[in-house]
Amino acid sequence: MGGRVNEDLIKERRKCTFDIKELTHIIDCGEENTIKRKQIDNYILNIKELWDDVPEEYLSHKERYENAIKKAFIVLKVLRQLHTGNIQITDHRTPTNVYSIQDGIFRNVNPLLIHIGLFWSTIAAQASTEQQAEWLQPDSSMIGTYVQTELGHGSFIRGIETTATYDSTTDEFILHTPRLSAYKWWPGGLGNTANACLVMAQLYINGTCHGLHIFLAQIRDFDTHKPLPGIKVGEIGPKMGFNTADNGFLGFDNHRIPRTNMLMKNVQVLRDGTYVKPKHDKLTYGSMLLTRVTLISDLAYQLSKAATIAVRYSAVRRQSPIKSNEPERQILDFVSQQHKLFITIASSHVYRVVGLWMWNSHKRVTADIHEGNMGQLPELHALACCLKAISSRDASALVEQCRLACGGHGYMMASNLPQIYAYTTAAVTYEGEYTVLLLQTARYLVKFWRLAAEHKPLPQNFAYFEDYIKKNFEQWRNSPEGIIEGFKAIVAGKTKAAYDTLQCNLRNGREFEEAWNMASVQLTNASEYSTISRNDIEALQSRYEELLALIRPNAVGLVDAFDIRDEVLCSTLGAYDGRVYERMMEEASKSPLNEDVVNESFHKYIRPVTMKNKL
Ligand SMILES: CCCCC/C=C\C/C=C\C/C=C\C/C=C\CCCC(=O)SCCNC(=O)CCNC(=O)[C@H](O)C(C)(C)COP(=O)(O)OP(=O)(O)OC[C@H]1O[C@@H](n2cnc3c(N)ncnc32)[C@H](O)[C@@H]1OP(=O)(O)O
Ligand SMILES: Cc1cc2nc3c(=O)[nH]c(=O)nc-3n(C[C@H](O)[C@H](O)[C@H](O)COP(=O)(O)OP(=O)(O)OC[C@H]3O[C@@H](n4cnc5c(N)ncnc54)[C@H](O)[C@@H]3O)c2cc1C
Repeated sequence: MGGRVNEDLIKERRKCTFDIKELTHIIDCGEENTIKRKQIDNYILNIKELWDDVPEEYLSHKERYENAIKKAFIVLKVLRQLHTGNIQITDHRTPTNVYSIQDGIFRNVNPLLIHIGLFWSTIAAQASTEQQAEWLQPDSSMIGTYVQTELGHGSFIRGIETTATYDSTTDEFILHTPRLSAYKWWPGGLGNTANACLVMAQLYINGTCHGLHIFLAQIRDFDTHKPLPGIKVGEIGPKMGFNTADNGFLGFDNHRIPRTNMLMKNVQVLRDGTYVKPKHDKLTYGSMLLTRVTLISDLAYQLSKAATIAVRYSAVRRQSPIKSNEPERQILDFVSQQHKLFITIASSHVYRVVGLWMWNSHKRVTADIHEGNMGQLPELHALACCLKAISSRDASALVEQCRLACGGHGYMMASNLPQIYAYTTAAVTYEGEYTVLLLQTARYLVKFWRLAAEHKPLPQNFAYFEDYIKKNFEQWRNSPEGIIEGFKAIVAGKTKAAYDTLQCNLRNGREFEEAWNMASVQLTNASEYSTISRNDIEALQSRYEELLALIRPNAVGLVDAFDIRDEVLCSTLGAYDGRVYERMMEEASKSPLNEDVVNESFHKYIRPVTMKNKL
């Protein structure tokens, strides 16, 4: 759509006091990465077959899937070319770079996301060298998914009921679904797309259960795509979002796979049925750990999209004068609006930085694990659980806040905010549900509190627990260091309170697990435990308001620096040129309900009623 840029946005961009490009380079971790990112964006977004004539919202569930799968294979081809260097761009700023522009292409989710993001990465991380050589071929016929959750169990994976029983007479595993609750349910791409999967099942050898292991199973014929004998597979139906992802169900009826299809890098079953234990029994959970880490960066990106849309719109939208004799103001001038939006910009930066830090930590810990050193795994797990939980919860709350900050127009699908919300809020549940993951981190913290309470030596990272016990905390200072100290005091105080409740429940004769459950609200909620006083809070509040005023002239510059193209934002409210009302009218004209001047239902249903008395 041609036309001039909105006057208010032009003025906002003139007001900006910093170099927008410089911030973009910081976000990209360097100018070189910005250049590469833009090359990838240009390359992919210029592929004409990826763009729709009819907006996604007007398609049926089936049409959406078929349209998405067409695009998914175009994107897959490009990803393979990037990977092999046939397209000369090889490096990306963060793990989510190539994934992120897909949001614009699918306006939903790539049905091959789990194939690309989880299936291959799990094989790369958990299959033996020989298995990788066989399965990780560039021309492989496999389209895979990651099949873990069952109808009856998602969070408590030790409760998974699918079995893999070793048959030493044929050197095979028999995969079996013993009852309805054991049906696999949810995996993305399983419904219609995948012909293979990595399935999590309880391993049985000679009647002994060795717990959860991962197996590669072919489920459809590579040529005809028909389900193999003994496989019952299908799609689970429409959801709040993720409607292009053909999430599926799967049941096995004594389905046989070769013994060598168990992922055997960390754990082995030998030909004679000997079980060789892994060095750490949670290595099988490694793919969940990695995905939790990558999700933090993705959620930061979703926040930057929502902030871009809502800030640009708030600069263009004028409603109500502040003084009655003045013209109507940009809604961005209302301090309450600034509070809603600037916090979203800030949170995006916070989770971007933390996501990158976690990505690098994961790389480091994985290299250690490779050398046989498992020492850092528990801390990484505790951090990943907590950060995945709070980043997804914050992101979905803030995306919704941005949507509400756009008033009625934020409710339009064409604003793209409802889709970003539906996508973001799913992350609170998948890959480990919010409360369940917080309780994993609580378990880790309580373990170290116990050491502190018993005056045993603590690792350096937990020295602040000891400080708290000895009341070594300094008086609150209104500074970044003071805020960090304050947070440490909160964590220590909260952990102490939860630990004390736990001990009290135990003294009253409860079993540990029951006592833990009774303390679980305390274990997941944070409260104020620092030395901060009422006056400090007032000082913080006024500093916060000063900062809002300082940020105000730079708000549009800050979101421009995220450098998200219009094709990816897909928003009538958030486009770079700010021609909001023109775009809204143009989108409305695409509604099928505007195709006929008089809809046929008028003749069928309305006229017979309204004209009844006149006939
Ligand atoms: C796919 C994307 C790929 C990436 C692409 C990049 C970007 C794309 C962007 C976005 C992606 C967008 C969309 C993706 C869409 C959908 C994907 C969804 C895929 C799924 O949705 S896929 C299913 C995930 N489903 C879960 O997420 C289940 C959650 N449920 C659990 O995860 C376990 O059930 C748990 C942990 C709650 C309990 O497990 P448990 O009962 O066996 O253990 P228990 O509590 O008894 O703890 C005993 C000891 O193990 C330690 N421990 C536990 N876990 C560990 C680990 N991982 N590492 C190291 N230590 C660990 C403990 O800390 C403790 O240690 P200690 O004893 O010392 O205290
Ligand atoms: C969009 C989407 C995509 C998905 N993709 C995949 C996929 O590709 N592959 C796959 O295998 N799975 C997938 N899943 C499944 C997902 O991983 C699970 O839904 C998730 O792990 C939560 O498990 P659940 O559904 O069993 O929730 P439940 O565990 O039944 O949770 C219900 C409630 O019980 C509470 N609860 C449960 N246990 C405890 C406890 N111990 N203490 C306190 N409270 C508790 C929870 O906090 C929650 O409030 C997907 C899910 C979604 C929504």
